This record gives sequence, C-alpha cells and structure tokens, in this order.
Amino acid sequence: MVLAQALTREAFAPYGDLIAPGANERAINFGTTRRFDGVAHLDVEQGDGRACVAIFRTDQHTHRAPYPLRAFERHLLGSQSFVPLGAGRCLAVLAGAGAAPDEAAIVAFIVEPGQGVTLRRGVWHHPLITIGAADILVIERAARDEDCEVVALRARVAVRLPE
Ligand SMILES: NC(=O)N[C@@H](O)C(=O)O
Ligand code: NI
Repeated sequence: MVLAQALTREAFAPYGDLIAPGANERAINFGTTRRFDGVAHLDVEQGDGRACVAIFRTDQHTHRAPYPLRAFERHLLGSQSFVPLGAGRCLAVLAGAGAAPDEAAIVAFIVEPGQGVTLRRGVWHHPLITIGAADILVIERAARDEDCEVVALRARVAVRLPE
C-alpha cells in the first residue's frame, strides 16, 4: 500500500514542477492583480509537437479509495501538466524516470485545489486518478504520432489517503 502525501515544491522536484504561486510575483492591472510567472515549464515542442489543452472529467464513481494501480505510462517527448479545476483533487502517482517504472519507488502526491503539477517528460506516472468527481485541466504535447508508452504493474499495489 502506498500512502499519499501532501504535495510540496521540494518533494515533487525530482518529477517536475509544482504549479502554485511562488516567489516570482509582481503587481499588474493597476495593482489589482498579483501575477506569478514561471509556475510551469512546458516542454511540448519536440519534433512537430505543440501545446494542447484539455479537460479530463471524472465522476464520483470513477475512482474509489484505496486506489488500485494498474499501469504506469510515460511521455518521452513532452511534459504533462494537471491542474484541478474548482474544488477538484487528484493524485500524482509516480515511479521514477528510468528505463522502466520502479515499482519499489512508487510515490503518490495529493494535488489539492489551488495546486497543479507539471510532470517532466519521461517520468513514469499512473494515468489520472481523481479523488471524487473532478474536472482536471491538462496541458500536454500534441503531435502526429502518439507519445505514450504503457507498462502494466507486476505487483498488486494500491494508494491510500492519510486518515
Ligand atoms: N492518456 C491520456 O490522455 N492521459 C494520460 O496521459 C494521463 O497521464 O492521464
Ligand atoms: Ni500521461
């Protein structure tokens, strides 16, 4: 069983970026708004790649805790960002960035409202798991050829949430 942990910039750094207000801020729009730059490093222009923005929608029956893991996947040519919309929450479940998923090093982060993540290209991750119904904004690389390598898990593993 993998215990999901709180998402912090430091803990997520080996896998990519935390999308949340950071230190690089300035006032805009006559001082009415704070602008935070550099909250994600999109890497989507390899080859014929371009940015693609989608919404992934789940309902309250899609995923139930504890969350059984089925497979890990990676996108070798592009980053992938997940930003829950509204009160949505999701999990970022990762297994390193080696030649194959490292099932001994699976980690799970809870992406809370107001947070998001950008996975660096090549990072093994479980396809989206949401905590309850959620709409998740996804920014990824779109290209002529699909860039998604999937490896089924050998072991039976599930993710649980903190009590
Ligand atoms: N397949 C797809 O569109 N999404 C996955 O890449 C995922 O990480 O959820
Ligand atoms: Ni993916």
